[in-house]
Amino acid sequence: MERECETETGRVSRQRSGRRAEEPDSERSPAFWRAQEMLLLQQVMALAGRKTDPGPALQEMLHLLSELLGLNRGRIVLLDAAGRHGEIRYAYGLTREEVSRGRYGLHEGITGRVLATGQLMVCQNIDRDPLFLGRMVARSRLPEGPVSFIAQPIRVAERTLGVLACHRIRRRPRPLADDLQMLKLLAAYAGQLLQLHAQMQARTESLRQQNRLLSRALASSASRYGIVGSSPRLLQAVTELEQVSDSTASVLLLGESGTGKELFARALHLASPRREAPFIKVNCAAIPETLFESELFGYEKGAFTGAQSLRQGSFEQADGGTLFLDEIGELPLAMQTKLLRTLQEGSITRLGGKSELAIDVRLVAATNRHLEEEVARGAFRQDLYYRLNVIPIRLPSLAERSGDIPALALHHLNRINQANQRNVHLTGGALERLQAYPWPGNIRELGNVIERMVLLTDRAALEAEDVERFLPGEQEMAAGAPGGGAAGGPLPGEGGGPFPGATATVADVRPYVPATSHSPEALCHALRRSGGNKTRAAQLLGLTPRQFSYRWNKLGLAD
Ligand SMILES: Nc1ncnc2c1ncn2[C@@H]1O[C@H](COP(=O)(O)OP(=O)(O)OP(=O)(O)O)[C@@H](O)[C@H]1O
Repeated sequence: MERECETETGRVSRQRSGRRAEEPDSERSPAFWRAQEMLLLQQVMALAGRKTDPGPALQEMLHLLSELLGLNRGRIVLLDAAGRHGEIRYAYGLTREEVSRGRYGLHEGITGRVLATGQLMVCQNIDRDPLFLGRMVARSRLPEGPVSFIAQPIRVAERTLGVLACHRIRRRPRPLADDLQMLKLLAAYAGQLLQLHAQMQARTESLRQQNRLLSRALASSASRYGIVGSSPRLLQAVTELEQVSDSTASVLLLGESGTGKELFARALHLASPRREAPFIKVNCAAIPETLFESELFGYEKGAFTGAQSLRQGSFEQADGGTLFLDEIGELPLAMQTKLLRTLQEGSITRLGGKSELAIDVRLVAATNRHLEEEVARGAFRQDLYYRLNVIPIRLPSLAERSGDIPALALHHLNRINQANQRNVHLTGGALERLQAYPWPGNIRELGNVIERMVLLTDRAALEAEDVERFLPGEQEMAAGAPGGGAAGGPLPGEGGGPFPGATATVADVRPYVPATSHSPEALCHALRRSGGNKTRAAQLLGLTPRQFSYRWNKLGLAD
């Protein structure tokens, strides 16, 4: 029976330190105990890192505590994830049945108290202490004399993970303080091992999840165009794109800013028989009104002062391919007339030129405005609208396809990690937080937030709290979303009001705004809020895109 052979150091310890075996326990010197302690530490440390599972090292630690120092029936009790119960996870010298009884609520018995308070407790005599439950091991299994019970908290970063506890024969020459010191040291070591293991598990789980999401995204047909996502609404838009890719009919891409209209325009080009020919993009919001004509149709040498050589316009450059007119709602009325004529006749005339040139261009236009409303107030030609709107494809906002947020977030994370030689991860909690956010700036905003997080963090894995710090506060959101609709108003084709922030641009009479009306900070802030989209930033400030660009360039702000 165990009680017969239980001494201050166990039987096996005497075999290990055989040279001292002839000495009775009571005469053992401090040097003997130092040697035992060193041996214990050496052996426990040697086990660290051999396996990813901390179990074997902790198990051996409890074994050596008993063998070398005589602290018997050691156990490690760990709190569950909710922090409400602890149960024995590792033990030495306890039967399976005893272990199964080792479950403690907070404040229950000595162990429960240590779990709740994170403070060491020493029960000098288990037979006299009313707090000692005696639930696990029958008294008859313990040594006859007074037995103590020590419960040392296992804490990491001010948090209690569990308890390292053991029995101790009370009357022995080795000072209690030495045993407490050793237990404190070993509890700290166990805490580090457990914490490291938990971090590794969380990281492995987040990698597994990323892998699953990326595999799923890759498997979707959209991925071949670099379009990430598998939500029904997105796949619907991709299907429509594929259905019309072979035709030459104009396509109008509708959707909020940052929903991927340009990406879709490129995908349409790649899916079409024109893929080997050029894809030319013109951002109508970025061209000064006076330069539109030469930009789109080109000019002959000598057409105007400064026209020192012939220049092809975007239509000519895109001949045989696709011309993408982004922000088509910004096209001045005079240019709308010229564009319509070009589309009807299939030819252009360069500025200063006399002959017409036949061109074969597939037109894809995009807007985040309600073009019908622009038509209704006379800002957009109806005939051009019909001509462009032959095939409308509506891109869902990110809020409408929040199920795609984790895959998109990881897609951007990979891209940004690679570009910056970083290896930052997003935990499941971080992905959930990203998914809960409404993303008024859609995928562009998501990409920007992830880029900021990756570049500014010094942590390997970002948690939900880290994400929180990079998301705009409620006030900021409300300020940027007139009508309170941060996630975006109804889309073109759905009826309802205009896009958030669009009210300023649809005002019939725009008040005069001096060129110095906005500070660099205000411009930068609006650009950040709009996820980097200048048109939307202009809308937020009540400026036209041209007014915004003018101020931006004038202040010498970098793109
Ligand atoms: N489905 C998607 N998968 C992966 N990346 C996407 C997706 N949609 C958009 N993006 C990315 O989001 C960013 C914004 O997309 P894009 O410029 O195509 O939006 P947009 O609707 O044209 O915006 P705007 O109206 O402001 O010009 C780009 O970096 C783009 O690559």
